[in-house]
Amino acid sequence: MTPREPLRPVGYDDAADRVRLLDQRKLPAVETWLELETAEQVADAIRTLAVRGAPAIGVAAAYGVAVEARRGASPERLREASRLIASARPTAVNLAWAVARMSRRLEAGPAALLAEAHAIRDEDEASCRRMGALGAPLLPRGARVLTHCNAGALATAGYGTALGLVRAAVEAGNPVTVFADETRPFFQGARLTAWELQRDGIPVTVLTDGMAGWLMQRGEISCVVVGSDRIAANGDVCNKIGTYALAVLARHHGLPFYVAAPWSTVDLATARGADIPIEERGADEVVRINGALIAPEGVPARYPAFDVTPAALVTAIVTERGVADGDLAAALRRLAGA
Ligand SMILES: CSC[C@H]1O[C@H](OP(=O)(O)O)[C@H](O)[C@@H]1O
Repeated sequence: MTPREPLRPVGYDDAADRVRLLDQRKLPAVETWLELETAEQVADAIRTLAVRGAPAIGVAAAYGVAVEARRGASPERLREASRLIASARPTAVNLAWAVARMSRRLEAGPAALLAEAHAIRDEDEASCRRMGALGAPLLPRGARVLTHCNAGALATAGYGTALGLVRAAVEAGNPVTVFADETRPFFQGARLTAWELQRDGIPVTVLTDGMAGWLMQRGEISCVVVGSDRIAANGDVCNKIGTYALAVLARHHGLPFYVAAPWSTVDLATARGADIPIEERGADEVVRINGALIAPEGVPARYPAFDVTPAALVTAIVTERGVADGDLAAALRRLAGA
């Protein structure tokens, strides 16, 4: 089977000076690309989950600043554009990290800003591939890996974080398979993880979000591998809502619980998970599917988009700088100095 073109959801059209985003709201039904020219358009794409996933959001943000510069924005406009993009979503630290990195170069001119955005993109995919190489040996031969949400190529510049470990294991000849939690209410697992793994020929089975415990009880899950949106200095891991429940179940059933995230997701300035801002999204995203109500009109709903898994429930954190395990706070401090 001819290998498919690697999946890279964020790009830049140098000739037209446009940011290109694979519209993840439309997958798996159709592959359509957004062609964006302003910070407002990029911020809206991040806010509405056209692009999502901590690293991918950071790459999109970087190109959102770069495209403004390439289209002649004044220094004041660039600062305003940066603030606007950074405010699009509160939880994934990669967004603020990428905007801050671009802001340090605002005076360097359009060409330098575009080069910085390209570097952020290239570094992220390289980090994902490095994490894959470091993390794949953690997966037993023929492992049945449970994932939550989408921490694949679609959530990054390419290759993926959690799914990067899966890809690297398969490339090394380990026939791992994946159980993908559908991950309500945006269905990142059913729509995105299943799509990208099927595209790569990696066996994937979709689960509803409540099935993991039963499969663990029956010995059908080998380990859990997830991504992250922000990792606090003490090793607490913020990730898609439902992750914490999986960590508790994994601990109860004696299964490894791995987190894969680039160093740009580690936030040593945030001491512990309780300090991480958790995005609350609209109730309509819970009670409507494709616009159709699935609950009685007027019944309230909650949508905290993330939760926090205490470091004590995390077996190891795989970063491109190395694998943190044991005392995660101490291990992260060591990797910070790496
Ligand atoms: C590789 S980070 C992916 C991370 O981002 C997802 O959230 P969202 O789809 O709302 O951006 C989820 O938490 C994934 O684990």
